[in-house]
Amino acid sequence: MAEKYPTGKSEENHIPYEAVKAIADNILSRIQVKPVIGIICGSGLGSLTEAITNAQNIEYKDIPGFPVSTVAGHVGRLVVGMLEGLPVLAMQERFHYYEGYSLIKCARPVRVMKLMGIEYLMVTNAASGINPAYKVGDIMLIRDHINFVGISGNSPLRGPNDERFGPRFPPMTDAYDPALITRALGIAEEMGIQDVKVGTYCFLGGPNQESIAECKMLHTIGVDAVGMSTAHEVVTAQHCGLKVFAFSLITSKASLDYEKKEYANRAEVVAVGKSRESTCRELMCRMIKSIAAERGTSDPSCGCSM
Ligand SMILES: O=P(O)(O)O[C@H]1O[C@H](CO)[C@@H](O)[C@H]1O
Ligand code: HPA
Repeated sequence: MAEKYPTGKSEENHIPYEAVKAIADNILSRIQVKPVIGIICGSGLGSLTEAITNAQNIEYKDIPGFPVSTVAGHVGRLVVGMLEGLPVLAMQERFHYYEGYSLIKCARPVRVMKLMGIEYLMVTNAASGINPAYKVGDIMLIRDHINFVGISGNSPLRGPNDERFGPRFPPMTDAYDPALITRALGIAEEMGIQDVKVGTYCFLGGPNQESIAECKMLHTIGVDAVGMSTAHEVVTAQHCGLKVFAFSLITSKASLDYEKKEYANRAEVVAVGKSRESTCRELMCRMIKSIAAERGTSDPSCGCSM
């Protein structure tokens, strides 16, 4: 008899619609609001969750079927509540391929969000600037990605396709919603953010940092910033019809010169995240406020600008 799931039946490789629905229902049964916006907080960017009011925290380890964070210093919880007049669910923080999970499992929370009724996915990450014009501390709105891990066939959509999530061959044109990018540019200008960038993010598997030769290649192929996340989440979101907005905080500059002896380090990522957290938080809050206004659900009593 033909194998029904040629990728294997392990939950690393396949999770049926009904199992995703069970996770979504479990979370919904424990929270007081029905989130419209899902947020994935990047490394060092979890302080956004402090702006969420009436917050309920649910640890990943207490959600049956959810992965758990393994990166030292990562918090690993959902924060659900109100932000700028809209019910939100924020992930503080995310799952990375290098932690040992399959991409299917890393991106599972996105499908859970979809089946909870979420419509927008807002994503942040820490990344290294490949574009020589980028500076540490810059914000790059993501226009597109190069999914290095996915190009060769390692996709979160690999395996049997369930049309209830989306089509077998989903397009990736405008996976990062162009109208939300335009809006973010306006908001960044209002906020006086200097020189906001719009660029291409590249997802590499990590956890090692890129070699100098790899950075040179990434520059040649048009990458602006590189990191170890995001693309698999956005592919999954686009497949199931979520609107996506994403930005990178540039926490280091890629080394392109052997003589400079630059060594990327995690402490730098965390320190830059800390120094830019209020700006990143305000940008995200203002984006959510603009979506609330569009939907006619603004609450003037809310506000998270610091
Ligand atoms: O993409 P996020 O989760 O922000 O994390 C980034 O920071 C870590 C490296 O310091 C890597 O995990 C990289 O992907
Ligand atoms: O230098 C980096 N490389 C890859 N991912 C990253 N995320 C933060 N900094 C980096």
